[in-house]
Amino acid sequence: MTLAPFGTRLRHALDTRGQLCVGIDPHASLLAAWGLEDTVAGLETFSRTVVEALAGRVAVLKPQAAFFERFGSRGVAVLEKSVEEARAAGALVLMDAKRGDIGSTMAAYAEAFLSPGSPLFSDAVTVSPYLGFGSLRPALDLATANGAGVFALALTSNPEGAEVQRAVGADGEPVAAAVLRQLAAENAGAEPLGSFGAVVGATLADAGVDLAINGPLLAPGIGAQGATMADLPRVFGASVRNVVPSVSRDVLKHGPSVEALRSAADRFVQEYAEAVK
Ligand SMILES: O=C(O)c1cc(=O)[nH]c(=O)n1[C@@H]1O[C@H](COP(=O)(O)O)[C@@H](O)[C@H]1O
Repeated sequence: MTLAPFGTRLRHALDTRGQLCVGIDPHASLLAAWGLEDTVAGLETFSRTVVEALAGRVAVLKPQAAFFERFGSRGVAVLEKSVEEARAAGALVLMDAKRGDIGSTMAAYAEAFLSPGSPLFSDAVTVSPYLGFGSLRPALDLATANGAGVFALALTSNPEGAEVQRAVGADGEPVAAAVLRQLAAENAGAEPLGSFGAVVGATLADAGVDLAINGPLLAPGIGAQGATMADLPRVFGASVRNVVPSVSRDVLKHGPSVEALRSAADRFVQEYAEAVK
C-alpha cells in the first residue's frame, strides 16, 4: 500500500486527534512506579499498556529507541511489536532514534526505519544533522519515496545543545538556522504541510531563528523538563500551528491505569488548544 506523504497524514492526524505527541520512554523509574520489574517482561507490559491506552487516541506516539535497546535484541523485538500495534491502531509512529552518520551509513539507518519492508518501519524518524545536513540525503529520499517523514534536530531542549546549535558558521549563519533553511527548501511547495520536520525545544527562552519551514516542529520539553503549552506561542510565534508538542514522563507517570493515561493525554490536548486559539 502506498502511503500519502507524511506531512499530509500528520496534518490530518493533528486536526482530527488533537495536537499532541506522547513519548513512550520506559525509564527504569517509571517501570518501578508502575509496579513492574526492570526486565523485558516489564518493558513489554509498559509499552503494550501505553499503546492500548493511546494509539487509538493521540496523533503521534514517539517510542524512544534507547529504552528498548538497553535490553538488547529482546527489547528491540518489543519495540518492533509496539510500532506495529500502534500503527495498526491508527497512531502515527515517530521513531525517536536520533541517528546520524556519513551518507552511506545513513542509507542503512534509512532502510531500518523508513523502508516499508523493515520490522522497524515507522511513519517518521528523528535524525541528527550534525554530520552535515547533506549526510541526511539518503533518509530524505527514502522517506519521500515511502510516504514517511524525517525530523532533524535543530534547537534541542537541553541547555548543552546551544554550544553546537547556536554556533555561527564561517558565512555568519548560525548552525541551527542552516538546518532550518535546508528543511524549508525540502518542504518548498508541499501542501498542506511538508514531511521534513525540525526538533525545537519548548524550553527555549527564544527561538531566535526563522521557524517557517513549511513542515512540522516537534517540541519536546513540555512537562518534566519545565515547559508548558502556554510557552508555545512565545517560542514558536506564527509557526505555532505546525508545532507537535511532545510529552513523555508527564503523561506516562499517570499509568498503569489506561483511563488515567487517556485523561492525562486529553488534558495536554486541551491545554494546547487553549494556548493556541
Ligand atoms: O527528539 C526528541 O524527541 C527530543 C529532542 C530534544 O531536544 N529533547 C528531548 O527531550 N527529546 C526527547 O523527548 C523526550 C522527552 O521526555 P520527557 O522530558 O519525559 O517529556 C525524550 O525521549 C527525549 O529524548
